[in-house]
Amino acid sequence: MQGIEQAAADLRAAIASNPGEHGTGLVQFANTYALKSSQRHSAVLLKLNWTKAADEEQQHRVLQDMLALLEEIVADSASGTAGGEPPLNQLIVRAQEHVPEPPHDVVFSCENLGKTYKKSGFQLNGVNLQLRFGEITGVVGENGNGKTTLFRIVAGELLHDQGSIAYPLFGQDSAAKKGINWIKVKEQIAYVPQELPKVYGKLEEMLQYEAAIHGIRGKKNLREVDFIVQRLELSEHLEKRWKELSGGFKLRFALACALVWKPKLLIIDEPLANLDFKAQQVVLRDLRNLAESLRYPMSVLISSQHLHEVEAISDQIVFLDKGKVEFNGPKEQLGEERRCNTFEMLVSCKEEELREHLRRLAPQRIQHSGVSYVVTLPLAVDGSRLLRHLLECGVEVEYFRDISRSIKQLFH
Ligand SMILES: Nc1ncnc2c1ncn2[C@@H]1O[C@H](COP(=O)(O)OP(=O)(O)OP(=O)(O)O)[C@@H](O)[C@H]1O
Repeated sequence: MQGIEQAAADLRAAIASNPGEHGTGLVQFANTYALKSSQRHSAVLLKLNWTKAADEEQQHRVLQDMLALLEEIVADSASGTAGGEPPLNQLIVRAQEHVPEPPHDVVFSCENLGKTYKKSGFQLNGVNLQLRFGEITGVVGENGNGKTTLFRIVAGELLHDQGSIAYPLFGQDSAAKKGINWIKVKEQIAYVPQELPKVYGKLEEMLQYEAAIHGIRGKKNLREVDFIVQRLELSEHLEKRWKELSGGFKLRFALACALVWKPKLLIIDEPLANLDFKAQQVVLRDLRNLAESLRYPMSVLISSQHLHEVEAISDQIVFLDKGKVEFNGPKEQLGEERRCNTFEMLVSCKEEELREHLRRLAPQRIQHSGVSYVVTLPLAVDGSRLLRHLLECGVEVEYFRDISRSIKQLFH
């Protein structure tokens, strides 16, 4: 035996001896061999169901379902390999059919995009941007610098008054004679604004409705809703009304509504503000997985004041300052052409002492931000040299970070 059969035999034995331990194994098995995305979703659900099973009877049922799913995947794979093609390859080939190749992977693009609010005089200016499948674009900037304005234009909620925008994937271009067919565009875009709109009625019904109006009906509707509910840990809140949810759960619910129908572009404005640390990690990880999903790739446009977190998940960064794009490019390009190094640190000594200690390194700037210091030094002074120097001066360093190539440096 080899390939799927061997893997299935190993997993059967492992699940039978210790099902709780092997939920992850089932998920991996499904990810590798399942030809249907619903089977991969079911594996995740079963793993979660096991952890939630209240007694032996429920555990027994989950165990039976796990083994049944395993057999179903094996059977599907056997019938799908009649042509002799290995299942994983077949899966990849099928998935690739859903993934457009460049240049058809551009969901949104704009050139010299601008918008002026007559009332306040604020101008968003000269934005050039491309949003692609599988990519996360993080937009950062201080309050009032135009992030929401940009997001509302991309989402079709606000009209631009300068430059051009296009949605190449949906065949829509503002420069074309007919202009943009917003119905075609909006049915593919999910916009989760900063101020979440109130939801009426029971949350579960709302999720089913969201999926249904996007063409997901019948059993698939229930399965997709169940999957997203489990994924975002909403099951305990399904009977609740909107006003009974905390801020964090309101956001999770809005995200579930957006993700349940698998949009091509997810625009999400300040999602992390109301989430606790654990929920932030779940949301960020989910966004990364969803963007990269082979079967349903997605482009994500996200804004946040949580700079480390946005930086960690984004492929592309846009930094807006007073409505102008001050940086726009892959995050690896951040700080590439810098002429100095910038460090953030928390030290034991007073500001005057620190200035004295650093004098020999010819600092260009030493700034106290209230909590920590931001120190700018010549390019020749890297992190290890600075740390060595501080140590030699007897300075205790409580926190240290080289932000020369981080978004954070853009804010100083
Ligand atoms: N409808 C409007 N009419 C007039 N001015 C507006 C309007 N909407 C926003 N502005 C102004 O445009 C500027 C940019 O606002 P925007 O909401 O795009 O910024 P932001 O970067 O998203 O801010 P925040 O981080 O606080 O959400 C602000 O000065 C705001 O007061």
